[in-house]
Amino acid sequence: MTESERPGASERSFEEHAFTCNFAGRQSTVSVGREKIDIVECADVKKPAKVAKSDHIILSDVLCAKVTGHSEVTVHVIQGTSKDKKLTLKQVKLSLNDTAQVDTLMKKTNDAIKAITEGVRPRKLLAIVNPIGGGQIGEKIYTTKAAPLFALAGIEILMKLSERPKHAIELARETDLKDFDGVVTVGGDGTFTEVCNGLIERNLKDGAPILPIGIIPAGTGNGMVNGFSGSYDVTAAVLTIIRGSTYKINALEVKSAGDVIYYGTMLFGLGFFGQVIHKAEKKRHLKKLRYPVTMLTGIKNLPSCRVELDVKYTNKDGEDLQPSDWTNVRGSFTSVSCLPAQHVDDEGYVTSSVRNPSMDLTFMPDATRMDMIRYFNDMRKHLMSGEDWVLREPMYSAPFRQVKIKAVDPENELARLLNVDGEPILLDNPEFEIRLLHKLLPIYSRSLLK
Ligand SMILES: Nc1ncnc2c1ncn2[C@@H]1O[C@H](COP(=O)(O)OP(=O)(O)OP(=O)(O)O)[C@@H](O)[C@H]1O
Repeated sequence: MTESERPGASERSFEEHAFTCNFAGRQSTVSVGREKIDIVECADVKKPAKVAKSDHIILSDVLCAKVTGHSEVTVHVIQGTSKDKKLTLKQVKLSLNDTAQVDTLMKKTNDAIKAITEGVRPRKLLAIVNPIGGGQIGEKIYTTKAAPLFALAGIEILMKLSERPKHAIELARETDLKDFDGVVTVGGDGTFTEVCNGLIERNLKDGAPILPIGIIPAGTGNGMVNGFSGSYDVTAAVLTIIRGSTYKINALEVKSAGDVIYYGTMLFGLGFFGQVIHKAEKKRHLKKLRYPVTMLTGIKNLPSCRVELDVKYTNKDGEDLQPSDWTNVRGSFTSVSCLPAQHVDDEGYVTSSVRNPSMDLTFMPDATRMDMIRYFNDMRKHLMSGEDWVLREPMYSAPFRQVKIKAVDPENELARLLNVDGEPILLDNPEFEIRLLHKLLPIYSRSLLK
């Protein structure tokens, strides 16, 4: 049996270097194992009874180790237990005796990180940056916050700027993604959806697997990112991507006259929500205020549209009802939508509805202003405190797989004005359908406990 075949041999080769170091003002020894870095306080000869303190750093949480001084190594550690909403980066400084030890410790640590994260963390990503989303700081967020973190993690990035509306679709569809592990968006929900559309189209065209998608928030609403990285924070989003775990989400396919119009992931709405997004698009100069302002004016002048729907409902797990029939619904609605909402699953995970197996179709039969105020207030309370959100009459919702919608009055633009993930879409055709594509898109994501 050779040395490397012997049980425990490779663990020993990792650990054979234990160095004396100064850690947090204490004389300690540091050694790099296969899964963790151990830091053990040296025994105090003057106080032999004192129990030596020991610490460890889990290597799968380490971004990298860098030499930061003549005799100092800084270990960059991702922090955040499953309970923390936000991942952060912490620096652990270890002072050693000489340069040679510093180099060895750095190399051992980085080799061990590479070995343990192989096949888990992305090594090469395409970053698609929207320079005009939100406060028009997408490029700055990428350059000053995201790129340095990716560089620290040793991830190679090809950055492409979105130069015009819908350009991100082309970039995601056309860029040669051989050897890439994922695609990240730096922008808002619109950019994310464009990239999803590009990757789905690529998949339909040549069967290429849909690469994992990451979201770095640089838009106005940034509705999606919270559901995946647990906050709206840029660093937390980048660290979530670097960690590499993914979760597959559903997509909504919007089709009209046999053609796919768009794929969405978090929101479909017509009536009120279509009108709001259409008006918000013309108020970009208001930046983050454009949504609240258009919502308020929308509530003041509530729309109404008459539509006929054929719905295929499911149970709450997204399974077809037996028998799986179409249910006809006809009426006058302020809105018909499929909205994101916080959700606590059976294991106590707080997730957004994008993680639900099913999507709920919400009907708002002609609502009053008071109905709408109550609706948004209940939504706010639910999002802030996790309180159960029960729709009040006249609104109601139910999980569905597919819905066919037809404007009763095709002249009324409102019944053809859609909001798909924050994108305003005006259909020519008064008939369209929405289909749920179950667990289609892998997203860089972390589990979030309540
Ligand atoms: N260079 C560009 N010039 C003009 N428009 C662009 C450019 N690049 C992308 N766009 C468009 O910008 C729009 C808004 O993008 P995005 O959704 O990322 O930001 P946002 O609307 O501010 O954020 P959110 O959707 O989260 O509210 C998209 O419709 C996209 O097509």
